[in-house]
Amino acid sequence: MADIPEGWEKHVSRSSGRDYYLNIHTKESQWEIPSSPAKKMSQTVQASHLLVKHKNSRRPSSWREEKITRTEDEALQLLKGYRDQITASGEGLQDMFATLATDFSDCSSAKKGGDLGHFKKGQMQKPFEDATFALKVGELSEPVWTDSGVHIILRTA
Ligand SMILES: O=C(O)CN(Cc1ccccc1)C(=O)c1nc(-c2ccccc2)[nH]c1C(=O)O
Repeated sequence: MADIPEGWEKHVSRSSGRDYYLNIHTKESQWEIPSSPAKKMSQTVQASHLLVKHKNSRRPSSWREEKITRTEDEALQLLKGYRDQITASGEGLQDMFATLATDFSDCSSAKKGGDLGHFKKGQMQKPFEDATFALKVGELSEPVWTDSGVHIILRTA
């Protein structure tokens, strides 16, 4: 079999029978025969987040509350409470995250259970980007501070 560059595995699609190539580091797959060694870091990630804003947030307003007056510490305590509920839900972590984000996130993504879709480096506020890219898929962040407020992040892809 013609050798393929380091870090790739050749697989056969169960649905189409076509060969595809899996990056063993990032678990990303592609149809094209790879021409260079597999990257160890994902180029794009998908994540959901739960944002709790506070009175010093860059925009202290949200769909939930016209004027947000809670302090930074009150926001952090609220967020830690949500994080504890999520981590206590074991198997149902993803569902519990989406439920709490839908009800309590001060971000407009609350309407999508906190899902932000896929994004690359350079698209999100740096602390948010750094925290997300440091997570493994399925992992939940500790509280992360940005100009928007304080977040917990669940990496989903
Ligand atoms: O920070 C600001 O000046 C205003 N923003 C930015 C924003 C506002 C609306 C939609 C998306 C982003 C927010 O406060 C904000 N940031 C986010 C955010 C921050 C980091 C990652 C994802 C979303 N969501 C929101 C929101 O209202 O819905």
